[in-house]
This record gives sequence, structure tokens and C-alpha cells, in this order.
Amino acid sequence: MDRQDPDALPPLPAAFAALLDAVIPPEHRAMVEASYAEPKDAVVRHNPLQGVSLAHAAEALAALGAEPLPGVEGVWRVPAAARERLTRHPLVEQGALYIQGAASQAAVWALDPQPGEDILDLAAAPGGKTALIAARLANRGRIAAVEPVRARFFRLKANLQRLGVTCAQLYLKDGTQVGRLVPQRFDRVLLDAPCSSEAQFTRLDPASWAHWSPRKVRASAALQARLLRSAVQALKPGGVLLYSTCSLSPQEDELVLDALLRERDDLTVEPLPWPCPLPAAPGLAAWDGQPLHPDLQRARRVLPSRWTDAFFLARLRKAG
Ligand SMILES: C[S@@+](CC[C@H](N)C(=O)[O-])C[C@H]1O[C@@H](n2cnc3c(N)ncnc32)[C@H](O)[C@@H]1O
Repeated sequence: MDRQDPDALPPLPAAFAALLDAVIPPEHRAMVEASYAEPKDAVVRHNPLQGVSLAHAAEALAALGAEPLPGVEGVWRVPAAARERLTRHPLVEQGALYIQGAASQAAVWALDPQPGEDILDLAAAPGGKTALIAARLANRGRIAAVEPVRARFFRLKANLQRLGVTCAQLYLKDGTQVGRLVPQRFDRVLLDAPCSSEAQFTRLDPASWAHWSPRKVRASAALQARLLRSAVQALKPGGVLLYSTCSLSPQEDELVLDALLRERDDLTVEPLPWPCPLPAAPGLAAWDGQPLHPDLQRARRVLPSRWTDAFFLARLRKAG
């Protein structure tokens, strides 16, 4: 799709535009505004679990005009104009290449799973991050992947099979119950929480925000708080918890963590391993005139741009 005249496109919902005013640093505002009015470049990664070499994948992608992302092996940015050809590419169909946003991959880079570890993926479908964790583990170790929505659970199962993941056990379960069932069990926990999905907004398709409302943000925040407590309970002492959302609302990001950090003194927010430069800002220092826990400035807000979607990431360590 070609670039369109932004003035001719429908405006973002007013409440969301006000949120952007409040959370996007002024120096990034023009980039963020533009990102809602243009088709985005795709990001794709090599999936080493399918037996296709990195060199072969690189050759196929060069033909689509792809550029490798600096700092991370086997990840490319593909121009928006080639997105359809990429989506239909045989290497994508066979699971040797996987289209996955850079910010979404950054959640796994920051989790930093190590071969042999026990990992919990507490909100797993459709499985993009589970599959990247498995790739990082080279299928050595164990992933417990939890998803309560039946249709999404079966999609998760099919995706992991297609991507050659053999180290994951899948659980059709409510993640809020997991911590109580298996306390202090996992070396690392990923909570890529269900959220109001603000990252999907585009003015090229107003249906992208049809289901969004401030009320949905509040409902998401309540579920996230319960899932986060379950995630902390399931984590071993000394373990790492990566919390992420694809929402820009502080209610779903810093505020959920702020409440948790104020009620427990065994959690610290760590700087994020950040191998590839993505457009990002630190976590907020204050909201609604109230200061937030100072550790939260170590979180990262990935900003919407020509090639990234909005994403919030925070890495927590439980005292050993
Ligand atoms: C943001 S998506 C996860 C995306 C996934 N991590 C990936 O990278 O492909 C959030 C998921 O949480 C699931 N979910 C909703 N309620 C949940 C709950 N109570 N416990 C666990 N997962 C839940 C949703 O169905 C959805 O599949």
C-alpha cells in the first residue's frame, strides 16, 4: 500500500490521541504520528529449529530488499512494499522464517533464556515468543506454555509444531492460577500480558481500534495485576520475570508494576539487555501528578515507528 495523505485519513480516537500527548516524549512525537498513517516495514527472523541455514535465509531475504538488523543475528527488516511477497514466501510457510515484530522479539532478548532452564510462558498464544524462547534454548530445557482460550490454545499448538518446537509443554489453563499450583518452580517467567492492544492501531484501518475504550484499559489492568502476582509466585528465588504489553497506557504498564513493587521488597527492576537499537523511551517517572517507583525508569517503552510497534518491557529479578 502506498503512503497516503494523512489529512485524508480518519483521526485516532480522541482519548488515545490525548494518551499519546501524555506519554510520547516531544522529540519522538512526529515519528509516532507518522507511524499511524503509513504502512509498516515487516521484521522477520530466521528460525534455526527448521534446519534451513542462516545463509540460505539471508539470500532469500536479500531478494526482497531486506536489511539485517544490527546487533542481532538472523533478524531482518523488510520494506512494506515487499510484505505480501514475504508473507507468501515458501520459507515463511515452512516455518524457517517467522514474521515477528522487533519489539516482540525484544521481550525474549530481555528474558535471556539459557539452555537447560525451566521457563514459564504464562500467556502464550499464538506462540511467537514461545517459539523464540525454544530457538534460544535450541530445544534444550523446558517451556511450560499456558493459554486459557481454547481456539488460541490450538493455534499455539499448531504454530509450535510448524516451527519445530519440541521442548514446550502446553497447558489449557487460566494463568492466574499457575503460581498457586507450582510456586517457586521456574528459572524465568515471561508474562506477555493480554492487553488493550493499542499497538495495532492504524489510521489506514479504523477497525483496528473498534474494540478499544478506556474501560477496556481498566479491565486489562485488573487482569494483568492478577497474572503478575501469579507469575511472581511461580518464579524461583533469584529468577527473572519479564513483563510486557503491547499497550501504551500507563495503567497497563508502569502502574501495574508500581503497585507490585510497593507491596513486595524482594523484587527489583533490572536494566534490559538491549542488543539492537529500537526507538524507545525509559519507563515513566510519574503519572497523574504522582511519582512512580524510581526503578520503573529502567523499563523501556518501545515507540511506534515506521518499523516498530508500541511495546512496554520490564525485567524484574526476585531476590535469591
Ligand atoms: C499478548 S497475547 C500473547 C502473545 C504471545 N506471547 C506471543 O508472543 O505470541 C496474550 C494472550 O493471553 C491470553 N490470556 C487471556 N487471559 C489469560 C489468562 N487469564 N491467563 C493466561 N493467558 C491469558 C490471551 O488469550 C492471549 O492469547
